[in-house]
Amino acid sequence: MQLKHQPIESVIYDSDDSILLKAENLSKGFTLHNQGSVSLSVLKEVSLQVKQGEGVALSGKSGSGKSTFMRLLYGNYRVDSGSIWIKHHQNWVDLTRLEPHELLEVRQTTIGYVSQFLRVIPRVPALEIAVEPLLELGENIDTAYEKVQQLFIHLNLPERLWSLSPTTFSGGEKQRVNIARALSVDYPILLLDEPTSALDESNSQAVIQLLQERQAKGSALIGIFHDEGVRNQLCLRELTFGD
Ligand SMILES: Nc1ncnc2c1ncn2[C@@H]1O[C@H](COP(=O)(O)OP(=O)(O)OP(=O)(O)O)[C@@H](O)[C@H]1O
Repeated sequence: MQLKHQPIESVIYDSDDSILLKAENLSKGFTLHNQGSVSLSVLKEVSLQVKQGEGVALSGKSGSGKSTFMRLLYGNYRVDSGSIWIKHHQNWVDLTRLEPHELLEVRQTTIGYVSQFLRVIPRVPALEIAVEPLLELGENIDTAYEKVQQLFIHLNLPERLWSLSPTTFSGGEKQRVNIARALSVDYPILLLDEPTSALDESNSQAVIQLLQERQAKGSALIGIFHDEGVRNQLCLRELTFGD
């Protein structure tokens, strides 16, 4: 696959070559401006280091900050303090200091995000939604479509749905389109927000199998999994939030 990447920033960092992500002392709070400027401290100095092929489950009570932490790792929220070092190709970059176009570049090739819900675009067929990240990377059209079709087949998404817009799909069908989209690119780091929440047992297993294959190839998984069975099949480590 052809990548358009140019190095963003190089630092001499860690001697362990297998580390892909290093979050250091992340703190995050919110100020509720429309509610008397109440301050809410959610994360205090949270650190995490993740290596190739590892799975780390984010756990803790509802409201303890799991989603907030994941959003920080994807650059959706700004940190109050701390650093998020990501191995982007052969360079270490601090996600908290990237320009918006640099962040987009890191998201295109290095860090993928499987959200719980598919952002449906009216009138755009499932196949086109799922193939978009690969085409943006400059992948050959036939190869890109072939890859996504194979993912759809693996995920048991009926072929009659492929050319339809997911607007009317069931929750589980939308989730499988979303997973195919996110797994079409071989991201070294995958963030997973309840990737099987809308799926039945056999479809969940199909997703778990794909994710395990990615792990075997070296991808690191960081995710929120309320289903203990799913969590245990993917993660040997846990980062617990709250008290
Ligand atoms: N954008 C925001 N503005 C204000 N408060 C927020 C915002 N995002 C999260 N919070 C607050 O931060 C706290 C942590 O929320 P978060 O969604 O990270 O928890 P969680 O552990 O993922 O919960 P759940 O398991 O219920 O999804 C909550 O008290 C929530 O209200």
